[in-house]
Amino acid sequence: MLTANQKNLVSQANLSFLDLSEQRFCQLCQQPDLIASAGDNELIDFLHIANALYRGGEPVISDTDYDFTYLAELNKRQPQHPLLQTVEPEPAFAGKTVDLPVIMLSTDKAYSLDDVHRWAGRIEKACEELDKNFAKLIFKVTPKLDGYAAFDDGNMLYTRGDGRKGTDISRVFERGLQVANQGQRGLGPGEIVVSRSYFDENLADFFDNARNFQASVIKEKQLEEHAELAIKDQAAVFYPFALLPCWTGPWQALISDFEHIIKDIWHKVDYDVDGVILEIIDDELKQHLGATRHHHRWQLAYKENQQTAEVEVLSVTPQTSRSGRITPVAELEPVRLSGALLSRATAHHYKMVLDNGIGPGAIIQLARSGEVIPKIERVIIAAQPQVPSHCPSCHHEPIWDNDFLLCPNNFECPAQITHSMEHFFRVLKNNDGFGSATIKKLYEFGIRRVDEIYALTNEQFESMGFGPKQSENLLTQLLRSRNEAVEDWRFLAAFGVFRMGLGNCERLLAHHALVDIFNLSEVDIISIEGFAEKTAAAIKEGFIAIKPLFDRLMALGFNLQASQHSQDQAAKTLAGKLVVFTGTLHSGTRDELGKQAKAAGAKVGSAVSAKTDYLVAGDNVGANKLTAAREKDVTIISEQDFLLLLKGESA
Ligand SMILES: NC(=O)c1ccc[n+]([C@@H]2O[C@H](COP(=O)([O-])OP(=O)(O)OC[C@H]3O[C@@H](n4cnc5c(N)ncnc54)[C@H](O)[C@@H]3O)[C@@H](O)[C@H]2O)c1
Ligand SMILES: [Zn+2]
Repeated sequence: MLTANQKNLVSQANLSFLDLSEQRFCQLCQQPDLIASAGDNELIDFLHIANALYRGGEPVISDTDYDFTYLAELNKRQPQHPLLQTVEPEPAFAGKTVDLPVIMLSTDKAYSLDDVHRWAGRIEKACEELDKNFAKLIFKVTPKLDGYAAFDDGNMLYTRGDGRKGTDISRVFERGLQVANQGQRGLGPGEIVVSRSYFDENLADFFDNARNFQASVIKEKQLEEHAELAIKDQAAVFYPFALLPCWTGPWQALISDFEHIIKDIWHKVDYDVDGVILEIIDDELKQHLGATRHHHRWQLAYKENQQTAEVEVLSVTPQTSRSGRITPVAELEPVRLSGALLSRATAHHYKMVLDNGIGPGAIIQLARSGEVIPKIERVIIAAQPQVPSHCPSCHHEPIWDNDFLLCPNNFECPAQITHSMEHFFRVLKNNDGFGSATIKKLYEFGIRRVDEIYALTNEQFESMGFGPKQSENLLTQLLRSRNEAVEDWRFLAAFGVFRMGLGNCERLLAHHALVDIFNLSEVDIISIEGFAEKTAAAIKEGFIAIKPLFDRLMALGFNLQASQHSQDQAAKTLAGKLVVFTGTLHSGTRDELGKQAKAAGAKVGSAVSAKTDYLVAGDNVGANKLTAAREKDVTIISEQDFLLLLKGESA
């Protein structure tokens, strides 16, 4: 059973044990294997509750179990679920909710050298796109602090919140928390951490774990006396990432001595560390690479591989995806790895199957990674490769597309058709009931397109063998999916155009209205940040292909919420300028003025650097700060001047 404090956290997070009783929650904690048989609602409730407890400083399951068993199960069932696609929300600690000065995201994770190579490959490609020399690019490696993420703008300290809005927890500095290494305020993102050795010696008797302690430092309630002492002893600090010990150097140097560098950085600090962070140092390239709603593409968390095992392959099953790609899935002699029973693993593609001899009798090395279905790391004993001679779904002869095997029968292949229909409802997210079983049944009765589903009547559903109650529910859900508001970019993503996932759709529709996308030229697409030249042609082609379905669905009247259009960047009054605010401001809070600056096209920095264009100085700004800014050739303007600039009048 949960403690009173834990129950409190659950109710504070506006969660309740509805679909999941407290008893069942505890049972699922203790027996991770049971999660595979839990219902979808149970699973999602379980994750929300585990997450709220973890973020509130009361984790009830290990991170490994959370990632590799519970979250992995969700990934298997609903890969588009927000818990996987966005930053996991934090519970609201008491305090004002404020916009974060910069977006704070989670990190993309790598568990093998292969993953790291793939990430570097994407960076190399981005270098090519910008005509930069990849060999000269500088990489940075820092320890990944396992504390409590926060952002210090020099004035306030904010929690990461949902990545865009956080809570003002400046109180922790008022309580005497120091910046690590006698550092200054205003160094941006970092983590509240506690010295591992200090924790073990002085705090372990009073707090269950370090996370529990960190949360107690942030909470509004009176500090516990041991926590107070830890802060005084500077064992608990705010550690800005900018001050972390780091390794820097080019890719070649990093990869040729990878293990050694990682190990060294991993153990450099006396704080809990759960990996290392790899990133690049090049603002232009970082900007070009951008971010998903979950992580920055220029950053990667490398974590140690979990347990590995050697297992025998029983057979290789082909699976055709929505896009026609045929994926090899190896059926394995069941094996237990990091607490879960595994019986399947994917190979990257059929070229790998062919080259490495993956087939019945092969012995492979399996490592459990963040994926639900683990990947084959290495083939130890090769066998006769098992490669299909036809698409498992439509029996059409497959074709090779580089390393991949493709079913080219896009318009008739049942797997592609059913997965596309499922994809539509899953991405739309404002409905239930159209999972794979329902869609399969609809397919059997001749349904091939989503608009045909919308045209079905109660009688038709029933004639297909759905019960009266289910038929009614499906109709209700169809209605709901049209009536409930849905962002236009999400609606577009539901069509599953190649390269048009949620992130790209959101980006595109920030610049163009939904109805205009079919008239966009490749040049129009490329001119938007984040779209590469090579993908533009495929995107345009994809749009042409969905146009008939798009028109049919639009005619049904979905409740679409149009994206806010950023006005033409160049026309904005502060386009491309980097602005920093300092001192006491009068026409609004720093936050509000920052927002106005951003709306006018500016970027808002937290500290003056050589790249800063304007330092907006309010009242009571120290002379040193102004001198430092002048030395960096930064234009210092008053708040009044800033307001004029906003309006487009020169200051
Ligand atoms: N045990 C549980 O019940 C439970 C529940 C939910 C989540 N979790 C754990 O939380 C993790 C996911 O949390 P997350 O979204 O914070 O992602 P994450 O663990 O990948 O961490 C991302 C964060 O790393 C931080 N970071 C630390 N050192 C850094 C450095 N040197 N440079 C840059 N950033 C650095 C940043 O603050 C960033 O926000 C999972 O690994 C999961 O195991 C556990
Ligand atoms: Zn097929």
